[in-house]
Amino acid sequence: MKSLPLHACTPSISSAIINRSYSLLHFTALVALFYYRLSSILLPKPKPSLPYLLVFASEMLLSIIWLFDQAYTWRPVSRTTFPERLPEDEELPGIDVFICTADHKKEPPLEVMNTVLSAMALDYPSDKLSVYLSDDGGASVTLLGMREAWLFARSWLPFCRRFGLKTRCPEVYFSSLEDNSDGPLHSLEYEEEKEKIKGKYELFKERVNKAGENIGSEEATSSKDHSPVIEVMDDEPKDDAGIKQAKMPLLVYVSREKRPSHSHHFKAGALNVLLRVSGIMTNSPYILVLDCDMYCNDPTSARQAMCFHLDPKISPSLAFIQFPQKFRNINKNDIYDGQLRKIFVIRWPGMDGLQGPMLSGTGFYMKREALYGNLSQKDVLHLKQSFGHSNEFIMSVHKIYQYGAIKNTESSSKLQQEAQFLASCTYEKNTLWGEQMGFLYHSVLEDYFTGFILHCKGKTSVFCNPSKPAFLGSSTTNLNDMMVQGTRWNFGLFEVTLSKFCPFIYGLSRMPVLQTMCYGYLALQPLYFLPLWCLATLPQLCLLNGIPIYPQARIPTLLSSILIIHFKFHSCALSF
Ligand SMILES: O=c1ccn([C@@H]2O[C@H](COP(=O)(O)OP(=O)(O)O[C@H]3O[C@H](CO)[C@@H](O)[C@H](O)[C@H]3O)[C@@H](O)[C@H]2O)c(=O)[nH]1
Ligand SMILES: [Mn+2]
Repeated sequence: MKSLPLHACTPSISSAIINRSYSLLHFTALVALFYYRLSSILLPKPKPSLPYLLVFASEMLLSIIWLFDQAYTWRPVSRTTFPERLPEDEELPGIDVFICTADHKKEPPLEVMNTVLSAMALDYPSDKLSVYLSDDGGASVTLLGMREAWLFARSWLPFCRRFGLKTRCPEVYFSSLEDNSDGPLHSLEYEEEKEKIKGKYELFKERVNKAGENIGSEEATSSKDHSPVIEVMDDEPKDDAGIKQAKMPLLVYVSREKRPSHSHHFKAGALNVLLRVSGIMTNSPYILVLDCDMYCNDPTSARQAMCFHLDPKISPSLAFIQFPQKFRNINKNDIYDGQLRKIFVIRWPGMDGLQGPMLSGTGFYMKREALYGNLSQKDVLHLKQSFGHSNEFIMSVHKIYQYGAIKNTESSSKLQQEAQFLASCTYEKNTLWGEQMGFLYHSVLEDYFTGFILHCKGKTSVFCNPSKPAFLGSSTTNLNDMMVQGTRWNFGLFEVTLSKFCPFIYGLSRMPVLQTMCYGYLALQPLYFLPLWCLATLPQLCLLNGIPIYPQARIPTLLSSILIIHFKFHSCALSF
């Protein structure tokens, strides 16, 4: 019997028609503009002035960037999933959730623990789900917070499951209780339980906050210089009568070794440590990566992602499912577009119709195997050269096809030792970690670069954008943070553009043209400032000094009307 499809992909035909018509109109206007510029430059007299040439160069650069931008709008699609058609829970593959935190002062432990709890409460079989927190700051408050979170989860998870809660991030659930229609209304049992859990949450909050207050300032220095700490939260959960409580996902705290003499490669380095440590513990074939400020808002996201990963037609080449980044702290006017609307509303659905969206750092379900490269012809010696000298880890690499979590926690002291070895700062020496294996170190934008290389290898990705946001995070909301983030992002993009991995050269021979254009657009993004500076200053200066740089009567009537119609349309679109 032919089974029903797990997902559907619908091309957005009307959007494509509107986008292409607009591109054509804009293109015609550009042709008119360049006709005017070139014809006046080629005239023997008068000689074009320097401002004229600079404005022309700016327009050229902007037009080239615009041209690449059109690839995003060419073939947009939208996706629907049918999680109810997934196989039984016993047949579902395991998922390891990786959450990264780096600084307990900027990323409050209570918020981080809420993300951890929301991930533990995902609607997925608990023996197939494991949550790993990477703490790059090595802060004891975060470790204490994890222990508290584990204790609270023992009550929180059964409560979520029993009443089928839709909001499983405790802070959000309790703070929106007044207007919350979550849970079975008017059920006395539910109301009673809710009050009990609320009390436990208050206690949990108090303990985490208190742990934060007791931490001295000596931690600031130790965050850059400390030994690895790995702790599996696995005390035997028993209730008062000594009966085993509900099953819980595995919860692991990982703080990798950091030394000032060794570069730590930021988030990519932290994720690679998690890949290795989880490899010898649970080795799930799929991983979900989350920033510590991005909680799971919809518990069904794991099942939605599996609708793609478990489709035998697309799964062989499929590397990851990217969910959009959505934010809960956007202010009303959002003048800096902290929501990144253009990316998640226009660009990623557009790329989804090509080879798939770019990797966006958080909120993606990645196939572990995709990060290990092609292993088919590798013997143990080659595997050690690539992955380092941990036999346990090499064994896990062989086993990645095995579905389900291994929960390899029996000989805990040996496992602990091995995990510490894998999390040490010298482990990656003379290996291919960060170069070919795992998340790549070449750029500070590890997500963009890792996704780019995966696409260059012929892998695909899917953009899953359900109406209920799967994850919600915090965006930058002030100019200062925005500038710091923007500078880092542009620096990361330029690192790739100026290297041998430049999308125009490296990508063009390995990816379809439209996909290359999408990467090309971002590759040129750091150059945006040049034409913007020119166009923001030169025309005004020219106006004051009476130097003509814009069309006069000489331009043919047809072309001038195209230009006028286009720019009117364009300004309407902008104000819209
Ligand atoms: O040395 C580090 C630095 C950062 N992080 C974590 O990485 C995440 C993202 O870092 P953040 O400083 O919040 O950067 P953003 O610019 O907000 O992050 C965006 O851009 C990053 C690429 O630079 C992506 O990795 C992120 O997913 C994406 O949300 C956070 O959870 C950090 O805790 C680490 O674990 N170790
Ligand atoms: Mn962030």
